[in-house]
Amino acid sequence: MTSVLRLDGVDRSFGDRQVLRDVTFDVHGGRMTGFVGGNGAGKTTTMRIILGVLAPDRGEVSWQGAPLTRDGRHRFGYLPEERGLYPKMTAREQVTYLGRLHGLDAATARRNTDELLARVGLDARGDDLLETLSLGNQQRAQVAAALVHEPEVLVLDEPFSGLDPTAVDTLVSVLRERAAAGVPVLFSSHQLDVVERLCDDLVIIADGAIRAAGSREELRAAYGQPRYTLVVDSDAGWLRDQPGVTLVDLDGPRAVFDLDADADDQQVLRAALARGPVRAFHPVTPTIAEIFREVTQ
Ligand SMILES: Nc1ncnc2c1ncn2[C@@H]1O[C@H](COP(=O)(O)OP(=O)(O)OP(=O)(O)O)[C@@H](O)[C@H]1O
Repeated sequence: MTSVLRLDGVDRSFGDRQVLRDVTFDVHGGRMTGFVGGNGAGKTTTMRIILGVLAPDRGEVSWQGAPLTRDGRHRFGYLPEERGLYPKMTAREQVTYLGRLHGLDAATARRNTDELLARVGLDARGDDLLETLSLGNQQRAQVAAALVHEPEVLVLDEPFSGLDPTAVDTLVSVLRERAAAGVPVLFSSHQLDVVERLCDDLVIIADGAIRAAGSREELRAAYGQPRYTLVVDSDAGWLRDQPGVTLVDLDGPRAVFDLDADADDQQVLRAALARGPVRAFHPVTPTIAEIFREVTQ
């Protein structure tokens, strides 16, 4: 059996406005998939369709090779964009209640709740009413609620928003553990530095269409323009006149430059060596932020 959550040709309109077009990508078991796109790109709509909160106009969502059913989705964990906890319940009551609603027996629901609240750093506040918690702590409770029933698949809409750096680190390690146990984890985020740290695979959406999808390594190889760093002993301004070279940054003997696809990096290196010692010459790996900019511009 393949642990793949698959979206295939999903379209969705609101009125006469099409907000998703032919959205197709896979989320693999055991991998963290970052879902990134600008405001209004279609991430939340896509996640709602995965969870069956919205229906697609066309296309299909499947899990392990079969179309998703209501029962199948019951075993998913979802952190919705609109955080909907009951303000008059305590965090512990709320998370336990949601565990029971997802079919856990009372003892397991309580045990999982206690473990998760401790894990997300909410143990001491677990018996406070949710409305008295800070927004960040409510967010921690919401994360615990999404995980309490040991979901087969995790779909998390902006799980890191509003969390302080310590809570981000905690959540990163909790999600990594779930992924390591074989769970596919799809999470959206505007924090590209977190995505850089966390994701194995990346899906980039713009204007309702998938612009790029694949492993980080694949996308880095496919989209990052070849960029190099050169450090020599004297001014490297001569690079300006080197065929195929576009200078990105020059600081005396240190230069960053792009190279045309048909240009030879070794020729640039030889040109540098002909002028004196070369202290560093290496390709620069593009960051996710750079890939994002390139595929969405
Ligand atoms: N219920 C709705 N009715 C009408 N338009 C909607 C509805 N839900 C979403 N949209 C529109 O669909 C588009 C995609 O919205 P969506 O919330 O999926 O984007 P997003 O990528 O999650 O954005 P953000 O990063 O700002 O949360 C937007 O233009 C939005 O205004």
